Order: sequence, then C-alpha cells, then structure tokens
Amino acid sequence: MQKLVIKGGNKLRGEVTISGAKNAALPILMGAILPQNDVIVDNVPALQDVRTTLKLLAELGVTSEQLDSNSYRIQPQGLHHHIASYELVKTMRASILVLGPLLARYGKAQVSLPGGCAIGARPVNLHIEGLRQMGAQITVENGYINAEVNGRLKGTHILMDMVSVTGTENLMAAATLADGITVIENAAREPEVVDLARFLNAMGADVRGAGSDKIEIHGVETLQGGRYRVQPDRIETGTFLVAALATGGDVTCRETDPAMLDAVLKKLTEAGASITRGDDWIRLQANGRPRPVNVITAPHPAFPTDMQAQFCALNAIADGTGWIRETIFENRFMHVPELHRMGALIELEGNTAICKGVKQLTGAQVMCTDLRASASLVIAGLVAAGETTIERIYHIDRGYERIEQKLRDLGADITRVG
Ligand SMILES: CC(=O)N[C@H]1[C@@H](OP(=O)(O)OP(=O)(O)OC[C@H]2O[C@@H](n3ccc(=O)[nH]c3=O)[C@H](O)[C@@H]2O)O[C@H](CO)[C@@H](O)[C@@H]1O
Ligand SMILES: C=C(OP(=O)(O)O)C(=O)O
Repeated sequence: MQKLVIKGGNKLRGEVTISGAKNAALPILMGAILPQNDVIVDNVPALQDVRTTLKLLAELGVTSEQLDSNSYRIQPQGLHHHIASYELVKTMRASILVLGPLLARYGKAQVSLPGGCAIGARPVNLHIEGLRQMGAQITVENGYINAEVNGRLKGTHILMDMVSVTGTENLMAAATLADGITVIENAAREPEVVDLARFLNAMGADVRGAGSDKIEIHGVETLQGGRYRVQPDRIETGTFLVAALATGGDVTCRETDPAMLDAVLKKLTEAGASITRGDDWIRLQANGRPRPVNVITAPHPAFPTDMQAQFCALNAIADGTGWIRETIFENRFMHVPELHRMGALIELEGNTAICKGVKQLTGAQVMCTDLRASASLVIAGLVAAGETTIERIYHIDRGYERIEQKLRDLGADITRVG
C-alpha cells in the first residue's frame, strides 16, 4: 500500500493552483443524468471519488468520455439501469447523490444505503422523507433504498428538520423535473449547493434562491445538455493556507474564490496570518508561530467541519491553548490520537478538542482514518522534526488532487512510496 513520507521543517513558499471542488463536482456529475443531451463538465478534479462516480454512472448505462485531464463529456441518453450497487456505494458515501436525479429522470432508483463512516452515523432519512413528500414510494429493504414514482414527482413544500448538504442537493436536483413548484426550507447554504443550482439552471432548470435557506424550484418537463465549469475547492484552498501558516511560509492560492472562505480566513487572521486577496487568489504570509484559535463548526456560512482537523494540527503547534468544538459529526476527532503520536497535547472533552500548543511536533508513523484527518496529518508532518510516514493514504486521494506534487512545488520534502 502506498504511503507518504514527509521530512518536516521546510517553509512552504510560492503559488499553488487550486483544483475544482470535489463536493461540487460529485453532485454535478450525478446531476448530469437529468438532461436529454450531452453534458460537458470542466474543472473536474482528478480524484478517486470522481472515478467512483463515473463508474457508478457507467453501471446505469451513462457513458463518459474524458476530453482532457479535467474535462468530461457525460452522455445521459444511455441511461437504462436503476441500481447503484453496494460494491460501489460502500466506497463513497456521496453515491447517495444519484438517488434524486435517477428517480426524477428514470422513474425508479435502487440505491444501496451508504451506511456510516469513520466520522459518524450519517443517516439519509431527510433525503428519503423529502422524496416521499414529492410523491415517491420508497421502501428500505436488504440494505437498499427502493424508490419509484408513478409519472413525474410532484412539487411540494419541504421543511428540512436539519441542515443537510447532500440532502438539499438531492431534493433540489430531483425537483427540477417535478410537476409544479418545490420549496425547500431550512436548506443548506453551502457554496456547493449554489454551484449545483447554477449547473442545473445552465441545463435549463429554474432554481431560485440557492445560497439562502429557502430554495424554490419551478419544475420543467426536460433539461437540455450544455457545458459547465465546476467552482474551485474551498476546502483544498483552506488546507493549503493552514499548511502555509503552520510552516511559517508565504503561499498564494490561485484560481480560487476568497468569498467562499470568510470563516476560515477570519480564523487564519486571528491565528496571526497576514491575508491579502483578489477576485480569484488568496495570499497568506505567516508572522512567526501561530496563535491559538477557538473554533466551532456549523453549517455555512459558519466554520466548516471539513476544515476542523486541519485547525487541530495548527492549534497543536500554536503559542498557547485553543479549542475546537465539532457540532456536525459525532466522531470527527479520529486524527487526535494520531496527532498524539507526534507529540501533540490535545484533550478530548465530549465534542471539544482542547489543544495545548507545543513548540515542536516530532515525526512518527501515523495512519489516515478519513479524508480531512489525513490532511491534518500531512500538515503536522510538514512541521514536525524528522520523518513522518503516513499510511492508508487512499483516504487523502479521495479528496486532494496530486497533493504531494503541489506541496513539493511549494518546497515541501514529501514523497509517495509504494
Ligand atoms: C459529498 C459532500 O458534499 N459531503 C459534505 C456534506 O456531507 P453530507 O451531506 O453527508 O452532510 P450533511 O450536511 O447531510 O450532514 C449534516 C448533519 O445532518 C445529519 N443528517 C444528514 C442527513 C440526513 O438525512 N439525516 C441526518 O441526520 C448528519 O448525520 C450530520 O450530523 O456536508 C458535510 C457537512 O458540511 C461535509 O462534511 C461533507 O464533506
Ligand atoms: C466528509 C467529506 O466527504 P464525504 O461526505 O464524501 O465523506 C469531506 O469532503 O470532508
């Protein structure tokens, strides 16, 4: 199995180009089965989760052609199957995003329940309830969601009990082909929901209000094909900025969108970084050892849970004590025991990690447990004295395109072995 080997101590300096957003690309690729004609999607990150999504679409009969390293032509005309099998879904929770589009376009869908993962139980009851409200008959049996609709889904009023990102995306995508108007209240406001809405509208849908907590979808009979560019990855951007600050560096992220990162940039500034920004770039200059910060994760526009682990690594070397409270997922501190192996002083009290910064972490053999936990270990490895070996890096390959190459270009001593 492949590993990353990092020799810590190099300050990151230079420019890094940010890839397309994983969490926008996946719902958009799933949504590409909705139109009648070809869809070209640009700025798709080269990630394991994207490869899994294309495989899942292929099982449904939807073929894709790679046009260049980050562009795909999706051909929805071939859709003739309705089963997303456990074998694929178990490797990627986001497979649930096929449910809404498949049901709306094909009239039936059988999608394996994604189950939990390292960070929490992650139920999908809100996806199912919302589709039922739109007239779908749904049973859950033998580990599969079996959904069917007689004719078109029906526009309705849906009040979501909790803010769910993929839940909002599934219902919004399904509602584009529904008969009548669907209103989703307490909708997720994440930028990836907005990108999906823009994509759907570019295909001929009528989605209004994405980015607010009330989204109104006026159903249309068909969607046409078209071309769409996925927005930049705000979490990849944030990860490189944290790595820059932790190492005492000076890094500019290019082809990104600072407007999506307000909460993260605020915390980086509190931690002592100087931040400058333009329309599509952010430069971070470190000013010595980071200051500790207190962070509470919550739905957008508050601080994103997907940046929590990276800030744990930052607090681990800060000049003082900071705390991090995770309110979205019940088990998202799997990185803490691994950071302990590198000398971090972090105590867990319920959903809060209290981080007493140490001057120097030390290299160790550590293991990835989930995607963002992996990112925190890479950051810790970049600042640790000596060598860090990170195992089970398939987690990191789900969400970071060429991470070791991008870090090497910034001056890090990092190699993939095996
Ligand atoms: C592919 C993708 O975009 N993944 C993101 C998405 O995950 P995902 O969409 O799975 O996360 P949700 O926003 O749905 O989860 C938020 C909370 O709601 C709960 N919940 C959710 C749905 C449901 O039917 N019932 C229920 O109880 C979850 O267990 C969790 O506690 O948003 C998360 C929160 O920003 C991010 O960490 C993930 O990176
Ligand atoms: C948790 C994440 O992804 P997923 O929802 O696909 O597990 C993530 O991107 O940090």
